[in-house]
Amino acid sequence: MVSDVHNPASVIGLRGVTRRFVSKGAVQAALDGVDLDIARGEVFGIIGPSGSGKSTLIRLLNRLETPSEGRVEVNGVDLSGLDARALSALRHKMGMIFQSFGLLSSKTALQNVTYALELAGTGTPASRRQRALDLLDRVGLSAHAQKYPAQLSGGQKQRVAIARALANAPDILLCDEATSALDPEATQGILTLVAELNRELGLTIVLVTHEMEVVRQVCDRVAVLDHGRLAEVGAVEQVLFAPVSAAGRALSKHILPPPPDGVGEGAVTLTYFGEVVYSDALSAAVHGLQARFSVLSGQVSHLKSGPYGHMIVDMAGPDRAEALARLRARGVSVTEAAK
Ligand SMILES: Nc1ncnc2c1ncn2[C@@H]1O[C@H](COP(=O)(O)OP(=O)(O)OP(=O)(O)O)[C@@H](O)[C@H]1O
Repeated sequence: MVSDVHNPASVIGLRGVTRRFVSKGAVQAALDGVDLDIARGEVFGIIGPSGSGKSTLIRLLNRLETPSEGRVEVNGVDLSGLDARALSALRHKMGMIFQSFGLLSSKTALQNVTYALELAGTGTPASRRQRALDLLDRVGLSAHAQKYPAQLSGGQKQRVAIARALANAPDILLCDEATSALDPEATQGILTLVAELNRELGLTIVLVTHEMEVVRQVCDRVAVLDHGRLAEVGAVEQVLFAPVSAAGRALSKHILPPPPDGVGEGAVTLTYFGEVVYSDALSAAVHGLQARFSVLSGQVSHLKSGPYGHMIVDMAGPDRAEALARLRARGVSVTEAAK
């Protein structure tokens, strides 16, 4: 079974966590022996297909769920030992946002945020109002403070939920499918905001998603869940470009280019990570060889850690295999069309 190495900078640790549920008389492990460390200040993705245990995992982090076996630690403290007061303090320091926003429909955006401060017993009515206005301003919603949730778009509602989650200055933000109900433009806005909050406030962000595209854009590391087990965990580029599990391969397929089948016999897809200058790499690969190339298409995208690109290239000539070997030696992944 995969296990994340213990990291002394860990702010969240799962130690042999199993969570079983009884459903229709049968016992099922939603999570099965998961070991994981999440470091302070990172954006950590949890990805996996439907039913793989993602929501159960994130809900264990603020004790909305409890493990059947093993333990969950936050800042080295085992959550199972917390009394009601300590648990409440922990939850104030851990903001959470959801797919369904969870706003109170009878309260305005401003009141939704001040309410979180009231519940925590923080400040005076005036100071709470000012903090809530500042937070709504930070998430780009100053003009909408007096609106009710029903008067806001999905992306705006999620921004209110983020302002509310930040009200008590948490160290950790938990995001459970926070963009799944949003259109692509609103998704983009929320992901940009999440990345800014991580950078500006040093927030540790744990983000559950079923979309590798979300992981690609904002995460530093990602854990892949498969039937409740940790299939693999690593830097996003590692899981994306060199997945070691079947579940990891299935997920990365969605954002990697398809093999160049049908494009032509000599066509290959080249994928690279980092600042490889393609024209240089290709020219160097064929230099002095009887091989020539023509670029059929190309695209550059970005991970949090840097750019990556892929292109479809027609490579021909007697030394074609040698030219492709040179590209591989430079760290370029080469996929040939199926014969
Ligand atoms: N309260 C519960 N009672 C019974 N079974 C549960 C409960 N919560 C989760 N499960 C089961 O545990 C498994 C994992 O569920 P979980 O919601 O954690 O998965 P998920 O990866 O978040 O799925 P999705 O992407 O569909 O939300 C599923 O088979 C689910 O039916």
